Amino acid sequence: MAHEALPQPARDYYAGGAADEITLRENVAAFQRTVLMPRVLVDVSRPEPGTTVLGERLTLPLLIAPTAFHRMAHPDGEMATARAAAAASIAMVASTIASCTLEEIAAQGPSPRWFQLYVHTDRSLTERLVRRAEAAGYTALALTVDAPRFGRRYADMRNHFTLPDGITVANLAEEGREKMDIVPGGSGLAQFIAKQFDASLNWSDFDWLRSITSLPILVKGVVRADDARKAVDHGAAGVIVSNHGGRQLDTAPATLDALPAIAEAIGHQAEVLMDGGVRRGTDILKALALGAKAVLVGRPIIWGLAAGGEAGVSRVLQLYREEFELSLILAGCASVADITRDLIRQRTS
Ligand SMILES: Cc1cc2nc3c(=O)[nH]c(=O)nc-3n(C[C@H](O)[C@H](O)[C@H](O)COP(=O)(O)O)c2cc1C
Ligand SMILES: CCCCC(=O)C(=O)O
Repeated sequence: MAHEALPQPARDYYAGGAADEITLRENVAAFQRTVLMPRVLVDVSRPEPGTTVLGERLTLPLLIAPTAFHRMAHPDGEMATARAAAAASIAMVASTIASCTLEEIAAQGPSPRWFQLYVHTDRSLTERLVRRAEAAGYTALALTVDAPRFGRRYADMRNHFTLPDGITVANLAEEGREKMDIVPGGSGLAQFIAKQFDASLNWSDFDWLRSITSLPILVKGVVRADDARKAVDHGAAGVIVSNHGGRQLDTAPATLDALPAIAEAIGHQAEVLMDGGVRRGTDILKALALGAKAVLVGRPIIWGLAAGGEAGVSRVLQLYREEFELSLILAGCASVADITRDLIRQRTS
């Protein structure tokens, strides 16, 4: 339904990945080739799907991933997404480059809310965003580190992707940086990012970010155990194992494949979350069995929004909830604490 509702440039932007889209496909394929080994004769009459991340209670080990420009999918944009999240008590991560402001998103109702941060070359601008997130009640930052430049997305280049009239990078309006150009022969978003984001970002900048806020910081976009280790050594509260939904470096590993080594390296002392290709309740179960505390979901939320606005997002969240609860029951798990590594069959290849 979403694919029918969306104009082609928006559809291609949301759906697409980088280059040959190998990582995009692998994220999903890794779940499909992972086999579950259910336990039997366990009392699963009262399944408990909730969990705790960063000390906050989540009703489901699933968060809405930060994705840009929800107003291209529906006029209410991120405000509709936030209302559905609040109604379902699901946590939402708001993007720096959302098409509604972080204050508008926060005003839609109470649910755990984190802010995803892109660091701009103008550090004072970055600091102002952090202050606004703190003031609006966001309880954690997700620092995205896999996008020093925009991935090479051929569909966006062919479509000369830019924001439709009336849609802006709303959080940057105060700074006069909310507009995107039309770039002949290329993606306006790629140019926007090359101009505004700081590709020099490194671990000392991470230390700077830590020094200006007391919010816990998760490093989003890690696929290597040594980077996860460094993140924790620099004081990160955890990492989000992610390849940006296959949109940045093509042929980076599927996140489900990258997850176990990272969980092993830091899972005992920091939060490990993952995203990329989570499409079924069984996928949540598999990610948790391989060491994630919770997963994030990107594109399916946008499809719900495009197909039915707030009600569409609610429906997507309801499907994940129903499927995950049933997965728990059928795998012989009474709660998330019972989701252990042995639920996954060891791969022979
Ligand atoms: C249309 C779109 C926009 C995105 N925008 C952002 C963003 O603004 N910030 C960010 O950290 N990640 C962004 N991401 C990456 C998502 O947070 C997440 O890592 C990815 O979508 C997860 O994969 P999935 O779509 O397969 O669930 C975006 C992804 C998509 C599909
Ligand atoms: C560098 C990426 C900016 C927007 C985004 O996150 C996406 O389109 O994937």
